[in-house]
Amino acid sequence: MSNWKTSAEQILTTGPVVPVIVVNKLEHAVPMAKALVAGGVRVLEVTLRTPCALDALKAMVREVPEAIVGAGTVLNAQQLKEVTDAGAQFVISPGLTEPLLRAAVDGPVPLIPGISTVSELMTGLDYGLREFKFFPAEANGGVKALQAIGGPFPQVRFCPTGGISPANYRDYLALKSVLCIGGSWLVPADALEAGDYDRITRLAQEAVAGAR
Ligand SMILES: O=C(O)C(=O)C[C@H](O)[C@H](O)COP(=O)(O)O
Repeated sequence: MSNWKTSAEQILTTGPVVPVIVVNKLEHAVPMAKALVAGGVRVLEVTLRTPCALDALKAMVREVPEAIVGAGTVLNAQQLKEVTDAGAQFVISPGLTEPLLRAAVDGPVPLIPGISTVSELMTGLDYGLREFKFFPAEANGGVKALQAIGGPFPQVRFCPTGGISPANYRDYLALKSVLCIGGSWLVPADALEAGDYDRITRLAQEAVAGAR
């Protein structure tokens, strides 16, 4: 972590809503990122779920400097290297493995790994991490589970993700242990397909306003 250009805490406190983005077409990447920034959302997670994800990440880093662009769905050390070479400013994984943690603590940018159990959290703590994604948040017991898991670890902070929506995100943000939340609802696939970037800006504005 001594080489990290910024801290995980710094990334997560810039939230408070982090869109989990699936880019199917490269040409959507830059206007989508600009639309989110226009709506007040700067921390963007591009998932490695589509063939153009790395190129989308690169384009967003290059052309939307106001955004803080990270990579999601990073599963191993190889992908960690690919995304950091591509300019990712932070990395998020759905879960954690020791090889990924080892690579990340020596890497250039913060890793925010997913946990869904106390034992995974303790493994992350062994590597010196203090910030985690709680995934899948709703399916794993939601706000109550997160409160219970976080109880013995007052120093730990979370970004719950998975099943979070405009209807429940404030309940998570109300927890002291929660710095931000992640959700895919901010970038609907049909809005991208239709080129309706104004809708993406509106969704971002609404989410930011509701989080205050
Ligand atoms: O791709 C990843 O790395 C993930 O960890 C999965 C995402 O965090 C969830 O898919 C969030 O999705 P929603 O529940 O639709 O908001």
